[in-house]
Amino acid sequence: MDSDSNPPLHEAYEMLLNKTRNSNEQSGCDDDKVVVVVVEDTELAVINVRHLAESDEVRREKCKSEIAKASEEWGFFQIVNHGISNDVFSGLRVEREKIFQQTFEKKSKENTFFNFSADSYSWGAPSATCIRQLSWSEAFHIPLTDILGSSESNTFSSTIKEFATEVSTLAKTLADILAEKMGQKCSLFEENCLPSSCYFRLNRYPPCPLASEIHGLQPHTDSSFLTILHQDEVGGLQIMKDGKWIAVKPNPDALLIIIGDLFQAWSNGVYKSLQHRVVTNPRLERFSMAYFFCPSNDTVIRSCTEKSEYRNFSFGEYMQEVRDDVQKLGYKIGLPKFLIR
Ligand SMILES: C=C1C[C@]23C[C@@]1(O)CC[C@H]2[C@@]12CC[C@H](O)[C@@](C)(C(=O)O1)[C@H]2[C@@H]3C(=O)O
Ligand SMILES: O=C(O)CCC(=O)C(=O)O
Ligand SMILES: [Fe+2]
Repeated sequence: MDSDSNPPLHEAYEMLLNKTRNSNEQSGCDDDKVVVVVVEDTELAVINVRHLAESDEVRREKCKSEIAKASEEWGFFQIVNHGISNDVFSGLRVEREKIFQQTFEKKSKENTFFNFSADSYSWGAPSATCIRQLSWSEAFHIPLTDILGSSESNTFSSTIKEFATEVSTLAKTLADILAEKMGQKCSLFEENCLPSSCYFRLNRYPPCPLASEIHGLQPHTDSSFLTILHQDEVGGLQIMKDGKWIAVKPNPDALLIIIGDLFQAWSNGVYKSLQHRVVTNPRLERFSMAYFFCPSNDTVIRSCTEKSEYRNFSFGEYMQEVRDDVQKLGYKIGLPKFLIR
């Protein structure tokens, strides 16, 4: 990657590293060497979702049960034979390369790309107060309404439109299965999670000289109902399970499904929204793409069973809370703030 296109991570982070060293660990963070922890390599469940289209009801139901079980126990699983064509992913890779290769100045300028919202591009962690909160990455976090609602025609928007159409069907199928397995037949997703209320995120993790000390993306849960993630072959994604970080081995044929906060709240804690993070690589650049299956901002999330662990909240209210916390504290709190005590 051209040096003009890299965000100034070195400069920004150098200051924070020095500050942390000089302040003799009085940074307010109790665990600065976070990346050095026990990590196990585990094969996540791989579910062949082609079985969902089978005429044999027993096989269909078995596949649905696997999806629900993985969402309860892990909140993370992989799917294969998901039906999204390789051509769509090849197209996305080409567009991703083009967009990240633009100069940093252009990427960070408002409205440079199509009609993206001004804050679609982000890099690093502007509110971080200690090493633990740093994110050695840049991202385009694109509200799909910006693309689907625009009449502009170019290869970027047509490729994303094609992907959004295919992936939204997949996301809704998975969400409906999870609802059905909770004994709910509802129109929640059909009515509220429209292709235009979802988000698409392109992540780029440049090589990091201090890879053992700095996250590529700080630990977080996703704010969606569920996320469909495609990671390249480099690796670096880890999930927190039973107090341990577990590395997720890249599988080029699979998509990762991550249960998000909204499903945890809606299912009253049955489906788990797990913390995950990305660790950096000292030599290799890494990319990932995420589709966040989200409702419109005014959708109220209420748990589908009694007695609710969480108070009702609208998605807009939830995201505002996330943004405020990231800005004030340098990290996201998320669902614990909505627990009924
Ligand atoms: C720096 C951050 C941005 C983020 C919250 C976080 O503290 C860490 C992860 C980011 C993420 C990823 C998934 C969702 O897109 C998101 C909205 C979320 O809940 O966590 C974003 C947050 C964001 O962009 O504000
Ligand atoms: O890059 C990855 O593998 C994970 C990205 C992620 O967690 C996110 O975008 O929310
Ligand atoms: Fe995430």
